[in-house]
Amino acid sequence: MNTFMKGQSGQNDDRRSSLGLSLAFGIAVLSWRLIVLRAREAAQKLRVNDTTVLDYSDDACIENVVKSALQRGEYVGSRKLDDRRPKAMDHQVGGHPLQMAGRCVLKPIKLPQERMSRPEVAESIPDLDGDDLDPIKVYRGVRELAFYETMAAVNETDYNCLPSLFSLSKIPLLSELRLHTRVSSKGFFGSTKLMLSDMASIGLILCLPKCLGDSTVRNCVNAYRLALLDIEEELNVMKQIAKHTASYFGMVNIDGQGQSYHLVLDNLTLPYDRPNIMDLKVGRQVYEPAASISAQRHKIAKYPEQSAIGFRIVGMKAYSPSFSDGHDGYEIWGKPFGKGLRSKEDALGALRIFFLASYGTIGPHTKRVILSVIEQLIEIRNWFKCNSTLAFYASSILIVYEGNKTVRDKVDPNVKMIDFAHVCRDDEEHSGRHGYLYGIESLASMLRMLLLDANG
Ligand SMILES: Nc1ncnc2c1ncn2[C@@H]1O[C@H](COP(=O)(O)OP(=O)(O)OP(=O)(O)O)[C@@H](O)[C@H]1O
Ligand SMILES: O=P(O)(O)O[C@@H]1[C@H](O)[C@H](O)[C@@H](OP(=O)(O)O)[C@H](OP(=O)(O)O)[C@H]1O
Repeated sequence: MNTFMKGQSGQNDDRRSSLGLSLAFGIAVLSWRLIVLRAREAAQKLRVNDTTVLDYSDDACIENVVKSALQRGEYVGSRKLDDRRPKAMDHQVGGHPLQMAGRCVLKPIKLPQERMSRPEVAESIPDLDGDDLDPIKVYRGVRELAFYETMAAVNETDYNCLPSLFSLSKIPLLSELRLHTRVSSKGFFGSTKLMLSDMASIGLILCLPKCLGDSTVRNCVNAYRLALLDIEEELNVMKQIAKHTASYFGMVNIDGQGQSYHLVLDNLTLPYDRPNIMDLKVGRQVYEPAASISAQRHKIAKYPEQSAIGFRIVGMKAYSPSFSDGHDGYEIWGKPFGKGLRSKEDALGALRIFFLASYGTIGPHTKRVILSVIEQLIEIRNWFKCNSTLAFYASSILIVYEGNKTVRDKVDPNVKMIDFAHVCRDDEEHSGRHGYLYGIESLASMLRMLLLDANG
């Protein structure tokens, strides 16, 4: 009896445990299916936007940029400004009027305020009409801001570990996603459509199905990883550019009313007693690929020679006590002068005027100045060669050197990139990158010709 009962209860136990097992198996299969479904859903959301540096349809991204620039301006920018009211910039050769305060220049920034939810930002909505409805114009300010903020952020973030962490085979996805969250948490690039707060949990969900070889998840994750690698490369390029631009100290609101936002930049003319300055718009094309056909025609018609010469002199000024009719001993060459240069020979002639204005001949000092400018252009060119994604349209090179020949210990010439309102991600087809390189090389080779002329 006992044996019989034992046998029966044993069978019951077996049945129960096999039922339990089947149930557990069923639950496991169902959970697995759910996990895979959820993982596929999450994996398909992994997108990298590669259209513009700042995706201007992304309000959250714009808000982040503005907030961060204002914070930086509060902590860093305002310390660089002194108590005096900003005044008109002394040495400006192109563009819209800038102001000067302390050691800095203040460049006005118009924000696309109608998209802003922050009240103090929303107050200064510009009147949108005509040209101002063109998104390229409406967002030019915030895109320049995004450029400087990205540059500042990558230089603050310790992301040198990226190459190993991003290694495609070995590293767990989770740390990769976390790292990316850290690098782009301010959203400057507008590069990921993923909600960053979801990153960590999504990383966990993706891990197992990916490791067990679900092809949908694996393909999406791999595509995302490759896109992140491109971004990593771009961030490296952004990190390096800092030494070729004026230092950036954030954005300030100089009248405190939410009406007057300005970028705070190092004033490049300040170290010189009498700065000689030239602003050149570099590249074969000055409009972004996304510009309307009529805008493209308008820009080309303004200076058709841009494509062949590779740059346009926007303006220049040089000091010589002999310019007695000039402003404080300065002679100034404005936009019409630059637009009147119709050939490479004309452009070379203008460069000769600029580099000879204060010293009269190409003597040892002028040679040193020209050589230093060429060297700095080559550095910019070398940096640019590492850049495979960003194109600079309508961006300028500013050249400054000492125009007072009586100054004893002359500060070295300075060559910096300025004006980043039209930086775009680029492809081979549009290839604004090649146009920019062409412009830099064209300028450097004309300067070499000046030196050869002087020697010959
Ligand atoms: N960091 C700087 N230090 C000294 N001068 C500067 C600096 N940045 C700009 N400038 C001066 O301001 C001028 C205009 O600068 P920038 O091109 O950035 O302004 P913009 O209004 O966007 O010009 P544009 O209308 O040509 O696009 C330059 O030609 C230069 O003379
Ligand atoms: O920086 P952005 O946004 O490109 O702004 C343009 C820039 O200031 C150009 O230098 C100017 O052309 P000029 O130098 O020839 O005056 C152009 O005028 P435009 O609108 O008349 O083309 C501006 O729109």
